[in-house]
Amino acid sequence: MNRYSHLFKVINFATLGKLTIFFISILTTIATVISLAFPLLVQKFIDHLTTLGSIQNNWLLGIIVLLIIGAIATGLNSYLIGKIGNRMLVSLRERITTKAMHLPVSYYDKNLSSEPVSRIVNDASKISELISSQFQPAISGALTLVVSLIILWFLDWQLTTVLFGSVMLAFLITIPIVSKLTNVSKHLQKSEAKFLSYISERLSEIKLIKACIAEKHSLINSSNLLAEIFRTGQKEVKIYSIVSPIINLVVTATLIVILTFGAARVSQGAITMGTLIAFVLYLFNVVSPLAQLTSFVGALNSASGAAERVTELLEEDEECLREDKKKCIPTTGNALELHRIEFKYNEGQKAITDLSVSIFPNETVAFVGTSGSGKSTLFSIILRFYQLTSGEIMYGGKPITNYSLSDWRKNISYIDQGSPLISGTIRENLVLGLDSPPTYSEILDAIEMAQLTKFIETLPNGIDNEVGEKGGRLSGGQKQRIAIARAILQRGSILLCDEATSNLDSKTEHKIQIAMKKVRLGKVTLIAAHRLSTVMDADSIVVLKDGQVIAQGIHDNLIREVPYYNELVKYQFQPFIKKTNEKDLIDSAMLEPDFT
Ligand SMILES: Nc1ncnc2c1ncn2[C@@H]1O[C@H](COP(=O)(O)OP(=O)(O)OP(=O)(O)O)[C@@H](O)[C@H]1O
Repeated sequence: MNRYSHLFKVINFATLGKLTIFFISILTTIATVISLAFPLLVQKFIDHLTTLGSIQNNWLLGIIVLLIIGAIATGLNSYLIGKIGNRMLVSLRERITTKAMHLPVSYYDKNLSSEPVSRIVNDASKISELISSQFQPAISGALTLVVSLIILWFLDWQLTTVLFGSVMLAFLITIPIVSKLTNVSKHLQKSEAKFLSYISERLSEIKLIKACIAEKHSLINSSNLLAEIFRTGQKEVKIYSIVSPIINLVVTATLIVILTFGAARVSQGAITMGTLIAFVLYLFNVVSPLAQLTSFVGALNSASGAAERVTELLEEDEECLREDKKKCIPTTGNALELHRIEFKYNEGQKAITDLSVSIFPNETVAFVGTSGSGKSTLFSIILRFYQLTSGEIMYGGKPITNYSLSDWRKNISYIDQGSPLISGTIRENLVLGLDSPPTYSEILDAIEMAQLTKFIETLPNGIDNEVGEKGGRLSGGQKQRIAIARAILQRGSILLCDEATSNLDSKTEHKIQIAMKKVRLGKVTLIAAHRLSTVMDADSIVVLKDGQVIAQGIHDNLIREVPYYNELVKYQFQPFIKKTNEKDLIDSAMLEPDFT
């Protein structure tokens, strides 16, 4: 694909406003025509002055009028071009942000989340910069150069031949050097993106870095990345510092040659003084676009590299979140049936193998198994973060792919294993993504069920207190309780609880479990947990091993009949096995701290 085709594609994506582009073309033409006509008027004015010794008012007026119109056209033009650059930036950033939001989870498994951020911040501004500060001067420069050369030819073809020779020489010297800029600027942008990814990831996990005393190591790595940027930047600086003096030298030499040769021709009477001055003024029209050539090529290369990365991202497959009218809307009170489902991440091993289970409304099924046995993966599949490798998941007798993705996810209340929060207030976290915001009393009910009331009362701003980045101002248990309250407010007919209470003390967990009985009414509930107290209440327990179901039943039967479950209970639910009967186990959950 052509080096610049990505750039055209990206510029096409942005909606720039046809009327504005039309005005810019008109104003550019006016400004260019004026700059071209100006030396001719000066020629007439000076020739009149030198031959007749008087000022010709018409020429002077013409010059003043042209200067004023030119200034207005240039000012208006730069305003409109600035506007178009801004619009381009916003429109591109909007498009990339939308794309980043709609990329599937599997994209983020393979790439750092800072990748799209780098496209949004750096690459979009490089492309818009080209439009706002380089494109118009380049187009009017090219136009001016060609027309000026033609006019110069008619003014004096001999002087023009000398000038043309100098221009060609400048091109021949600079083109190979400038083409080197392409590779250097590509390398520079890659290094900058790498640094941005590295530092934003490290800073987002600053607690980990400090706890592991990894500041020094992180700084060494970032210094290495910065040194790489410096080295590549220096290559770019070197190219510019070779090209600029060459161009300046050629321009000065050309000027001297033209003035010497021109003066000789004036003294021979071959041309007038006015023609020579007009020639020199047109000469500037020829050399100034040449002088801008290096910075234009640099910006063009930089923008086309940026456009290549932007198109790469924009062409990634996205989730079909957009509403599909033909698809049906899931209703409450249906069973969730998993038929012989299989799943593997990319080319890896199967994370789920031949799993079949049905969960009916009002039923709670718990999934237990050692770490890595596939519990969270199963929830991710139900949420349609990933596509099944084989098998089918049905809800209400229909494959879940028959429902639009957003409707399907609206139907699910999900408590993620890590209880992630976003920066903002507690209230913002509670109502995240809800179509119709809950009433204040509904929020208070959810907070109460999640055992958050007392904690929130201690906060100066109550539910409008900030939680910090990723909920950094809260404890693990507080974050988990906010996640529980959020799931309660989501009111989905399927409830997925992935280690929802793992960070809570046993007493709080017990209270929440009692409250959740009400929440689970009419819902299909799936629980994944490492704690016996969390799963014992379930109507059925599914024992997973390496992504496969090895047993299913109630706790008492599994304990008696399944040695693997017995072992799991013994080692995984260890603090509870000292007690012999179920009542003791529940009592212990209320009294003893949990150390699993
Ligand atoms: N995004 C991913 N990409 C590739 N492999 C993954 C991904 N997530 C999980 N896995 C792998 O899939 C398997 C099942 O992981 P999963 O997180 O479902 O286990 P789990 O039972 O929830 O574990 P835990 O109890 O520790 O949370 C593991 O072998 C894990 O390494």
